[in-house]
Amino acid sequence: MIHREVADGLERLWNVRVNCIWEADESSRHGEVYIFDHVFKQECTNSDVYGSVVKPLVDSFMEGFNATIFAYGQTSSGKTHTILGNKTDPGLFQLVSNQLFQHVADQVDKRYLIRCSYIEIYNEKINDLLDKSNQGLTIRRYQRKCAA
Ligand SMILES: Nc1ncnc2c1ncn2[C@@H]1O[C@H](COP(=O)(O)OP(=O)(O)OP(=O)(O)O)[C@@H](O)[C@H]1O
Repeated sequence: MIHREVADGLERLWNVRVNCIWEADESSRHGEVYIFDHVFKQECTNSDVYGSVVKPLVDSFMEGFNATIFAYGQTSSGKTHTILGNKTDPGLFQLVSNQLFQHVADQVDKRYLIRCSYIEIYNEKINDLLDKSNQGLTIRRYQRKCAA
């Protein structure tokens, strides 16, 4: 399936496969194929992103490995959408929290201490967002549920 991109009035058509993209228009593509770990088509949801690349990371995190998930990209590229999401398409923040706290709830013979911080680097400034967003409230609600 070919995907359409319009930027600065220019239309570009892209072929998208599991881990690569290349321009459909032979005359403008100069043979480049861009290869990534994974490429998500525009109809993919945050849940698709989570299932393919994030859930396995959280699984290994729960086994003691370090893991990092971060969104990086130009303005309006979808970082906030991917990390925070919305009611109909919850973001990675919500999906990872669900998995993390479900794991804790399933381990009846173990005690966990979970500390959470939530920062954004924007225009080279670090913003602590935990107390300023609904997502922070979500985390605190989970903490209360687990403590009960
Ligand atoms: N995968 C997606 N599906 C549907 N809408 C999306 C998707 N990604 C981004 N959008 C929409 O595109 C717009 C810009 O996305 P978003 O605010 O997430 O970008 P951003 O990278 O966080 O931008 P900024 O750096 O300016 O904060 C928003 O209206 C968002 O809802």
